[in-house]
Parts: sequence; structure tokens; C-alpha cells
Amino acid sequence: MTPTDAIPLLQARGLSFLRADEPVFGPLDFALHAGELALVEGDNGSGKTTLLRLLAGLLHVGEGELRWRGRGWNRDERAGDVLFLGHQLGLKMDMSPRENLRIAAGLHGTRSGRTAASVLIQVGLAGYEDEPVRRLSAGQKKRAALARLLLLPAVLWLLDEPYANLDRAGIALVNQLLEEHIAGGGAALVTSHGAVSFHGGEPKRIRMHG
Ligand SMILES: Nc1ncnc2c1ncn2[C@@H]1O[C@H](COP(=O)(O)OP(=O)(O)OP(=O)(O)O)[C@@H](O)[C@H]1O
Repeated sequence: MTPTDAIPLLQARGLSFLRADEPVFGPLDFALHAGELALVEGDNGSGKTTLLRLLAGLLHVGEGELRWRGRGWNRDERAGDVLFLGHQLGLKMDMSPRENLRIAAGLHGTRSGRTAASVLIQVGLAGYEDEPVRRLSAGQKKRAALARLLLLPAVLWLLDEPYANLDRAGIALVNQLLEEHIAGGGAALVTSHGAVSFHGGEPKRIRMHG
């Protein structure tokens, strides 16, 4: 069965978000299946971050419908299935990368065979595991946030400008994480103003403006 034959992981029908009764984006229609990557495209201010925040459960659906595996969308039930990495990295600055991961894993569990120590090595933070996050560089902070993608069992990744602040090796790391996630049956929505060099197949495209 190809991914497109299966029930979508996530489906949006006529989806929009309203601010002061005015649509910020939409109506949007798209479907994302397990094993698919979608690039969310649009100009500055077109609503890409707003869409990802809505899917992360941080904002309410304005109009239209969201479905998860063919059923109604309940953002509380989706908490462990969806992992959002935004401009704000969601890290506690006075805690170390290891402590941040421990808190996240306590809430959502871990992928089998993965530990905080192993994923921190994978993202290039060996030697910085116990340093308060506020003392890390911007790129190192981003890497500490990326470590969550490796450790937690979420199936849908929402990545807002995941390449920002990263050096060439960091950009390659994001691409590698995405390729492994998609190949393993995960799905991802990604915004990026730079080129995304994803080698795991042609990504879907979600255009934010009509
Ligand atoms: N907290 C907020 N309060 C009011 N309006 C907001 C807020 N955040 C965003 N907006 C507005 O919502 C619209 C969409 O913003 P959003 O950040 O989703 O766009 P974007 O496509 O991600 O932009 P960029 O490419 O610049 O990151 C913009 O017009 C913006 O001014």
C-alpha cells in the first residue's frame, strides 16, 4: 500500500485561524500521511508559524476541520504524538540539556533504545550535557532542542525554521533526522526560508496564500 492509499495521519479541511474575526490564513486543505514530509511555504507573515502553533495545540482552530488518523482532532490526546520545535525552543534556560530531556521524557516517554546521553552525543553536545542551556551558543541551544526529536516518540514533527542558527554540520544533521524519521514512518511539517535539501523523496508543499 502506498502512503496515499492509507488514511492520512493528519487532514485539514477548510482550515483557518482567525484573529479579531479576520483569517490569518486559510482556508487550507491538505493531507499528510505517515512517511511524508510537507514544506509549508509562504511569504513573511503569511501564517506558517501560526499554522504550526495551531497544530501543536497552542492555538484554537478558527474554522474548518482537523482530523487525526481519520478521527476527530483532540489536541490534549495528541500531546505525545506531536512535537513542535519553534522559534522559542521550549528549553528551560537554567537547566542543562540532560535535565531538559529528562523532563520531556518524563512527560512523553522515549523511543526504544534511546537515552538522553546517546541523543546528546548524536546532536554534537558531548561535553555540554550538564551545562546550563543559557551558557550554550545559539546553535548549541538549537541542537539541545533537536535532541528532543531523537529522544521522544512523537510521530508528527512540526519544525519552524529548523535550520536557523545551525552551521553546515547542523543543517546536515536536521536533514538526516528528517530522512530517518520519514523513512521510519514518521511525518513532518517544515517551514524554511532557505533551501531544504531533503533526499528522502519529493516533499509535499502546503502554500499559505491563495
Ligand atoms: N501574537 C500575535 N499577535 C497578533 N498578531 C500576530 C501574532 N503573531 C503573529 N501575528 C500576525 O499573524 C500573521 C501571521 O504570522 P506568522 O508568524 O504565522 O507568519 P509566518 O508566515 O510564520 O511569517 P515569517 O515567514 O515571517 O516567520 C502576521 O500578520 C503577524 O503579524
